[in-house]
Amino acid sequence: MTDNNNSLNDEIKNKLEKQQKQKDQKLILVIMGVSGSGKTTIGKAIASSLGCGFNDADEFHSEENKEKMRSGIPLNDDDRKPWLASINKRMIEFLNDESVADCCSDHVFTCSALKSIYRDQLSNGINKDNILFIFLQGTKQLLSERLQSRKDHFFNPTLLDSQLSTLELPTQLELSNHHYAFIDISNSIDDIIDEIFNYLK
Ligand SMILES: Nc1ncnc2c1ncn2[C@@H]1O[C@H](COP(=O)(O)OP(=O)(O)O)[C@@H](O)[C@H]1O
Ligand SMILES: O=C(O)[C@H](O)[C@@H](O)[C@H](O)[C@H](O)COP(=O)(O)O
Repeated sequence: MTDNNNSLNDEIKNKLEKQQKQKDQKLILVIMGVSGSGKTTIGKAIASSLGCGFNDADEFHSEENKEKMRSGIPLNDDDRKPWLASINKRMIEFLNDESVADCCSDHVFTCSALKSIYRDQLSNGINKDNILFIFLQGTKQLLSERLQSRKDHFFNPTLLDSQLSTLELPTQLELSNHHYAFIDISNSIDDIIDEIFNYLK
């Protein structure tokens, strides 16, 4: 093989190694939990502090899904499948985006991710170390108070019971397959942000 070919191969090899290294250093933070747990509030604050990208799962809902929830009708697995697939697509776009500067090697997503199968759908095709699920947990009473206090949102607070009954805590198998942080939402927003940053250290 000529010297030119060797140097070209080395150049390609170095570029691919750099791309993979960049990809390995990227972290997707998924702020998860039932409606009213604080995903949007905390997610925006974390993204702002990290100076990174942010996508709220609500951006990916169809109008039909939003209308169902506005009417107090719970979503089902079929309703959520295309929603979760579109979020997963955006996640993979972020991981493959070489233009993302080193300073923005993180990206925050919110998504209720209520069931184990939803978390698998979200993380489909993504390396375990490139994603951290931050699970916002609170009592039914506190969640209800938060939903009642929230204005200008399509989500009907009467759906809280269906959210809680659909919610599946991570199993031992899941805890070995994905990275999780568990956050008590009764703390202040600032304290929750500090706690999440402690996980990221
Ligand atoms: N830690 C917190 N302390 C007090 N209020 C909070 C906290 N987190 C969220 N909230 C409030 O609770 C309501 C629900 O928060 P939101 O971010 O919309 O939740 P989600 O996106 O999970 O549905 C909002 O009115 C928000 O301002
Ligand atoms: O059924 C679900 O999986 C969730 O309800 C999810 O669809 C989300 O929670 C709603 O879009 C409301 O958005 P918030 O979670 O921001 O209230």
